[in-house]
Amino acid sequence: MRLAGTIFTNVTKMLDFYSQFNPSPLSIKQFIDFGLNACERKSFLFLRKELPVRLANIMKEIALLPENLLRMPSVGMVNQWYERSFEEIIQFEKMEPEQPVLTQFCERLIHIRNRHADVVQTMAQGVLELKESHEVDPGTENSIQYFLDRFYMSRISIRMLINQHTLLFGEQIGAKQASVNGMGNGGRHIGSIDPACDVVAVVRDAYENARFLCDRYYLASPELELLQNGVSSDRPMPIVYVPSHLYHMLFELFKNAMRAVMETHENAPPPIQVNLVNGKEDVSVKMSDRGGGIPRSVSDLLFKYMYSTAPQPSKSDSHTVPLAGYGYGLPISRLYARYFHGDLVLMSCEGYGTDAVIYLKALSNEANELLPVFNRTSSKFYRPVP
Ligand SMILES: O=C(O)CCCOc1c(F)cc(-c2c(C(=O)NCc3ccc(C(=O)O)cc3)noc2-c2cc(Cl)c(O)cc2O)cc1F
Repeated sequence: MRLAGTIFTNVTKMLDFYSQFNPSPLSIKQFIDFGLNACERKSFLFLRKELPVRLANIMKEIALLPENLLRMPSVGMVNQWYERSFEEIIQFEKMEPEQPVLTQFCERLIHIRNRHADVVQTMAQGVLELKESHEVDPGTENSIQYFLDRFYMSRISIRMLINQHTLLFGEQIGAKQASVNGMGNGGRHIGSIDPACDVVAVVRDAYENARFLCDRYYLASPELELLQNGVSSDRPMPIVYVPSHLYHMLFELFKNAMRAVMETHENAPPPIQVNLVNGKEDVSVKMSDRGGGIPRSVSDLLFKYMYSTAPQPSKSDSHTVPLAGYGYGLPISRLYARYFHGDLVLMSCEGYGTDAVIYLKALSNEANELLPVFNRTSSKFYRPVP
């Protein structure tokens, strides 16, 4: 089959070509500055190179995965999605940056984003297939942890680029008008970034939604005590950030804190305290609960993909699904924090309670994307040089 052979070698050649470039990290400030007078042609010219570079870099790592994992059906499916998306984007390599190519590119990005919607669950299924079919030695577990952190960080970054382009230039109602005069959802969002994202509002939103699940499962829920610099306050705290990323982290932490508190208090659950501090370098969001805490040996496990991969509770009896249900909530929340050079740390005092701190960069020019780079160092991690 000459044709199939030809296509195969072409894609492999293109993968080798694009994977030799390092991904180019952008800062939140660069996203904002570009978005304020956004040019679809420039965005197209940047993305038709940068997206294949980021895809190729992580696809090279997928190829280096331990054989046992790579052979799992779900991992094969994810790999196929990446190959197909890579091929679809490199078709724009030589096209003129005019209409209708620009619109076709935007539509193709939306199609790709939809294709990859279930990558996290599908990879978790692949890890589960591996756990259930093979003995996993500590070395393999470390490789999988290393890979999945880089794989999900890469995915966060690719979806960020796609979201910025489709929100600024997509055909959504009012998107064009919004991007032209900076109107649209409160007149200030630049794509998925809110230059005046109110941390207080996102904390309350995440709390109310986690509380709804808590009330439904435990028929009660802890109150929220909101502090700023240690003093009770409702004053808005605007930062430049991606609200959906901040929400994802806070919702996960509230679910875990509520579960710990409700599991250890039949009645009169102690409140969950959130203390916001806007420093010169860091914005800190500390969530403190008195849910009994966990030993250090366990808190390390909570960030392990292999540990937190368990058969999903069946969706049917959704009311019996525990508040925190062995998703990848915590490790991926930490990736969101680290994506713009922040962090998410757990400090638990077994027998008392747990503090979880989200650190964000206070200055948008320091909030640079943290991107995995495929190179000799990373590939050695997978298969030590014989
Ligand atoms: O759904 C997910 O993705 C994550 C699912 C994750 O599910 C968990 C969960 F929500 C909460 C806890 C937990 C416990 C607990 O459970 N303490 C009782 C026990 C004491 C000892 C041991 C032991 O020795 O093994 C185990 C539990 N104490 O503090 C926390 C706690 C954990 C985090 Cl990450 C947080 O942000 C706030 C917290 O209060 C543990 C979870 F595991």
